[in-house]
Amino acid sequence: MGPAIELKDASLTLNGVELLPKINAYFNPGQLHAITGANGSGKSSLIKIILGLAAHQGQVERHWQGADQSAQAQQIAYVPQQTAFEASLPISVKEFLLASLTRRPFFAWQKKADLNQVHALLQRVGMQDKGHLRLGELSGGERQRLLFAQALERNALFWCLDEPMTGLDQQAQELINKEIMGLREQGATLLVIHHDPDWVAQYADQVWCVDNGLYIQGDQP
Ligand SMILES: Nc1ncnc2c1ncn2[C@@H]1O[C@H](COP(=O)(O)OP(=O)(O)OP(=O)(O)O)[C@@H](O)[C@H]1O
Repeated sequence: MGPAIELKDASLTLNGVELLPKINAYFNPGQLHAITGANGSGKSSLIKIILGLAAHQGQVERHWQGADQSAQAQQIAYVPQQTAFEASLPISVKEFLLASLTRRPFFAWQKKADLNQVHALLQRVGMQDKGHLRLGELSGGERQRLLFAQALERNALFWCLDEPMTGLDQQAQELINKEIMGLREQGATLLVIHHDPDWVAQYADQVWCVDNGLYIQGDQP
């Protein structure tokens, strides 16, 4: 089972500007939490403070059950919104995933079993014929899918997805959606920033809204 996430007076101020006021919230473990809100309301910032990627005030706690500390570190997956790769990097999609999978340098010997696993990961996101492309040659939607594939490799039970469907075609959306549902069935805790109210209504266990604070949908003052 994934962790519960608890925020106690957690807030974020950057360059003297308060981006998130004090938030108190409890995200139940093993559920799909949709995070909604207007552009610029602070959804990505919320994810960043939960992941420890932005220096916040107050407390953010992850409550795992029955997992030791080192395992916990492996069990977090984050797919950020819009990532760019340096176009001149001489690294292919396959090499990128291999290095991530094996934790070995790009020039190291490649085992058949690892290559098979990379192929299987690419297949899960519909990119099995893109393994030879350089990272800089990928489209925005392909980059998004590659990062999702990289995150899948970790078998994480805590996932933060920042607009995972943005820029994806219908077929890719269906593949990613299937993976997200599979993760939920495995008991992962998922925080998913999403702008599509139909998707949120259909799939989310809990709907949160960032609007000068964090509220369960419908509870805003
Ligand atoms: N490093 C920073 N310094 C100052 N302001 C920032 C910084 N990073 C983000 N912001 C501001 O914080 C606000 C919240 O940004 P954030 O990316 O969290 O919003 P969001 O809800 O995820 O938006 P969107 O739906 O457009 O992705 C925005 O007004 C943004 O301009």
